[in-house]
Order: sequence, then C-alpha cells, then structure tokens
Amino acid sequence: MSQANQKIAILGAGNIGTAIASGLALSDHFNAGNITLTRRKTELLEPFAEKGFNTHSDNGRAVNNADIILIAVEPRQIDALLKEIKNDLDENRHILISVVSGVDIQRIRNQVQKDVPIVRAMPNTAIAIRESMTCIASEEEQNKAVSATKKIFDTVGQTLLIHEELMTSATALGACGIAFFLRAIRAASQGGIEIGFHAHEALQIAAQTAKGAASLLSDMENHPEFEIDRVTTPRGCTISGLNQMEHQGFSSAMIKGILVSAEKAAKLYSIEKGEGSS
Ligand SMILES: NC(=O)C1=CN([C@@H]2O[C@H](COP(=O)(O)OP(=O)(O)OC[C@H]3O[C@@H](n4cnc5c(N)ncnc54)[C@H](O)[C@@H]3O)[C@@H](O)[C@H]2O)C=CC1
Ligand SMILES: O=C(O)[C@@H]1CCC=N1
Repeated sequence: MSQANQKIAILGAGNIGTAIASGLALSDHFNAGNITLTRRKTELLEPFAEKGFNTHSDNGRAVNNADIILIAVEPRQIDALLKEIKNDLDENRHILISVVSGVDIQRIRNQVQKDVPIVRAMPNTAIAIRESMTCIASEEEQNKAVSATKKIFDTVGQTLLIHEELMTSATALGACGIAFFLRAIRAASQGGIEIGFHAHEALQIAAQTAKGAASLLSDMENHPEFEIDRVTTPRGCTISGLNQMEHQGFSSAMIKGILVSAEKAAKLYSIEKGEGSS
C-alpha cells in the first residue's frame, strides 16, 4: 500500500501525538484526511480538525478505520487504552507503534494478547518540522513492520534501528535531548543579554549559532572536537570561555543529566503504577 493511502490513527494526541501528526501532514507523503487523532478533550484538537485531520475520542472507531495504530499516551494511561482497543486490533491489518517511554513490547503484547506486529518508536518534538531523530525497535521476526515504521518516520527526520534494550537510552538522548539543547540555547542567550544584546537578538544569535554547530557535524561528519579546535584561536577568547565552562562542570552536567534521565525513563511505568523499580 502506498503511504498516501495509509490510514493512521494517533491515539492520545497530546504533545508528541500532535507533533507527529503535523510533521506527517507537512511531509507530503500523508494526507491529513487519512490521519485520525484521538484524545478525551477533543475541543483541544479543534485546530487540527480545521486543518483536515479527523478528530474525536472514540479509540475503537479510530482503530477500525486505520492501518497504522500509533499509541502516544502517557505510561500510566497505556493499560486502559490497550484494554479499550484490543478487541478491535486485527493481526492481518494493523501495525501497532508505541512511542510510550518505559513500556516494553512484551508488556504491550501481554495486554493485547494478539500477534499484531508491535514496534516501538522514540521520536522527538522536532518531528513537527520534520527534523526528528527517531529510534525504532521491535522483535526479531517483525522485519516487515519495522520497515513500514521506518518508512513512515523517514519522512519526518532521521531514523536509527536499535535493540529494544536501548530504548530508554534513546528516550534520554534523543527525545529528552530536545529540552536539554533548548536549555543550553536559552542559557547562551541569557549570557548574550548580560553582555549587551536585547533578548530577541541574543536568542536569534544563540539559536542560529546552535543550528550552525549541529549542521557542521551532520553535513561535514566531523568530530565536535575537530570543529572546536578550528574556533579556539591560541590565547584567544573561545578557549578561555570553554575552559571556564568546563571548570563549572558543563560537560559533566550534561552527561549526568542524561544518565539520570535514562534511569528515570526505565522506571516510568513502574513508578506510575506503584510497582517495584525492577
Ligand atoms: N513529549 C515528548 O517530547 C515525547 C513523549 N514521548 C512519550 O509519548 C507519550 C505522550 O507524551 P506527551 O505527548 O508528552 O504527553 P501528553 O500528556 O501531552 O499526551 C498524552 C495524551 O493522551 C491523551 N489520552 C490519555 N488517555 C487517553 C485515551 N484513553 N484515549 C485517548 N487519548 C488519551 C491525553 O488526554 C493527552 O492528550 C508518553 O508516553 C511519553 O513518554 C515520547 C517521545 C517524545
Ligand atoms: O519527559 C518525558 O517523560 C517524555 C519522554 C521523552 C520526552 N518526554
């Protein structure tokens, strides 16, 4: 089936669900009219209804009208949702994609009790502008479903196939990572204000500089330290600033934050459900 004809149901259209919908519709590979968004407070989906998406709160109907079922509820909400839709899932038609952090495929399968292909994907909110980094994992025998999932997420950014055991790491580095880099840009702009720029100028300079740094890595495929060496003029101001940042724990703070985030991602379901942290 061509992607243009693929019908997608996004169950739990909150922050990431609506970001995915926006990106897919922007990609020209999917039509808003073939994408259904569900959430309980459907009035909050009004802007998406105006853009031609189908919006309602009937998950069973959404599943029955779709080929791809994308689950985007919070970890504590997934059990109730799976219970609600499991009788509507068709092993011969549907692919179930979960972007829910901290809930593994085995747990989802135990809930649905069907052989429907289950794939996990970990995108980030830049998917709304087709700049996501999306990690994808499934069981060994699900190659066709993984290919179909990769094909979908390839239209809205870069993808990487990983083992499921790395999903919590992908959550911290890729999905939470958007917030980490945004905070870094915000901090840079605050420094910029202190040395003389108006807030909007400082943010523009910081954001475009961050974009340039990221593009140097993705376009040139160079190591960050190689590019840093090209900025640090001997006895210059860059190395003074960099060294001061390291004295204050810049790299260490980022590394420790990512570790803590990954530890939390692994426990999201059990914390919410009040289970032991194993
Ligand atoms: N926000 C992000 O950047 C990312 C989030 N995720 C994962 O995606 C999931 C959703 O995260 P957010 O979008 O941030 O949360 P959110 O709270 O904004 O969205 C969840 C939505 O699901 C709806 N919902 C809950 N139960 C439902 C049901 N039975 N039927 C229909 N809708 C229902 C809620 O009303 C809400 O709108 C989480 O599991 C999170 O771990 C994954 C990658 C990135
Ligand atoms: O903060 C969270 O738990 C979710 C998972 C990745 C991004 N947001």
